[in-house]
Amino acid sequence: MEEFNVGVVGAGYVGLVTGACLAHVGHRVRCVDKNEARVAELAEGRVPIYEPGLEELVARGRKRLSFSTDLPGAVRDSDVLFIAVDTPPGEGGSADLSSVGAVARSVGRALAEAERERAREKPLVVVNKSTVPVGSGDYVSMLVREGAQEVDGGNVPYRVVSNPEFLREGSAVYDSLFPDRIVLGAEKRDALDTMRALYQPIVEQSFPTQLDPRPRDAVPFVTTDLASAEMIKYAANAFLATKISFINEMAALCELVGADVTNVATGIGLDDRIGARFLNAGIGWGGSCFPKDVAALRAVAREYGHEPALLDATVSVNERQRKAVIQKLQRDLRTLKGKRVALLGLAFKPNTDDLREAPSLEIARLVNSLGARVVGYDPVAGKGAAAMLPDLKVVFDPYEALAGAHAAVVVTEWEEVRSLDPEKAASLMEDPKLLVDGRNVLDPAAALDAGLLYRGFGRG
Ligand SMILES: NC(=O)c1ccc[n+]([C@@H]2O[C@H](COP(=O)([O-])OP(=O)(O)OC[C@H]3O[C@@H](n4cnc5c(N)ncnc54)[C@H](O)[C@@H]3O)[C@@H](O)[C@H]2O)c1
Ligand SMILES: O=c1ccn([C@@H]2O[C@H](COP(=O)(O)OP(=O)(O)O[C@H]3O[C@H](CO)[C@@H](O)[C@H](O)[C@H]3O)[C@@H](O)[C@H]2O)c(=O)[nH]1
Repeated sequence: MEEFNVGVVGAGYVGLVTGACLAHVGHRVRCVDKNEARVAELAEGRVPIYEPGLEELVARGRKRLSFSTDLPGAVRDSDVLFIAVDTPPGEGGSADLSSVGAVARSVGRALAEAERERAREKPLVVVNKSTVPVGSGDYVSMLVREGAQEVDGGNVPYRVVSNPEFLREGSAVYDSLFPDRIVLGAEKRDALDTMRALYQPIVEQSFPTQLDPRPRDAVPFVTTDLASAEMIKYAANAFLATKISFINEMAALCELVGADVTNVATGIGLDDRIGARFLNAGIGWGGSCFPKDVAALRAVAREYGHEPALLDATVSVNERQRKAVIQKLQRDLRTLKGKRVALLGLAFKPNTDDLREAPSLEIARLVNSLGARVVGYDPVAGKGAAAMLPDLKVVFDPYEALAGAHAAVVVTEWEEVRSLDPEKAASLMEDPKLLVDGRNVLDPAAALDAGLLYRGFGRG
């Protein structure tokens, strides 16, 4: 295997996982972040985010993995430099590229300075891993060139590659080591060859692991132009969000006609053309990616005078799901004033501490504004949620949240929530002991037998 010197700019969910995985498969990696406290923590071996398996990978990779705030140093020493900084929603939903832009310009400057000391043998491969709209590869390229011109006006050797990331939070390490595919977009072939060589150990799965690999011969590459690679990322997220909104639309119809959406999902999911995954109906999608990426894609469409009708509907169905929680509470509690409502799970999905666009936050605000007291349980995201919502009482035991509650909402399907004992829940709750299962993960019959007033989403 060919060993590369890799720089990763941005040590967040994506950058840190990418860096740790590339070190694990045999490359020398330096993760750079502007957040000094984060870098200091990482240098001491502490991982600032909750992601299963990451701490162990970082600890095991210590010989080949380092952390720093020194971007010029990483530019000078790297063959391949990933940009994995945040691209939050900007004005009108469009992606805010200020972090990406700042890094690209600094890379240009640092590259020109490094060239003065010693000319590189091969161009620096600048890889955009952040989720960015079509055209960003060209934008990064322009900023690198402009940054270099600020130093000496000369040409610097670099290539820009788009390599979108498809990892899911909560299984980020697994997804990075065993990806469904690796997408690479570039204008020059030599950069693609470097990227193929870099990813070879992952493609061939020639690294030590105790994880069960996905059953397949080799990980497929999709090599294409910059614009298509960038579009693939948005299209993938928009499709998945639409798939969830579709099943939520079916759930609403199931409630009206008296069918069970979980059976409908099983029935349609067995068709290979549809596929069983991402058909869980409930309170809808949140997180750091779907909301912002669908918004960014809608903004791109409007920039070109195109009305993205399907994406608009995907979002409005999702907004309706949050409101449906409130309607379900109001139907059985009548007024929410003076009531106590427990939220079971606060993170936007299980196995993460991430609260970005978490449905729990919106539901808590709405329930609170209607006069109820809200108590939230989450095994890892509790502290973060308490810091964001001063009116939310946070506890670290699901039954403590249920004690004295008139209603409970399953918001995040953590294992601790899935395995809830309905008898114990009923014994702790106040009438009408309403259980709104926002993820359709509990057994309705067992809940009803225990004396809970069970309400799922689209379950007849
Ligand atoms: N989180 C995910 O599941 C996921 C999955 C796929 C793609 N993405 C995309 O990847 C990108 C990163 O997402 P994330 O969730 O890892 O973000 P994050 O906020 O967790 O991390 C970003 C990091 O970049 C650092 N940073 C920002 N500007 C910098 C600069 N100028 N120099 C050095 N460091 C800088 C920040 O300090 C932070 O630590 C986004 O574009 C996101 O859309 C995220
Ligand atoms: O059937 C389903 C599946 C998911 N969700 C919700 O959808 C959201 C997103 O879930 P998931 O996709 O598992 O998590 P993310 O970590 O946000 O990952 C998505 O966003 C990432 C960032 O772009 C991509 O890299 C991943 O491929 C893509 O799955 C969460 O709120 C889930 O609760 C549902 O409501 N029903």
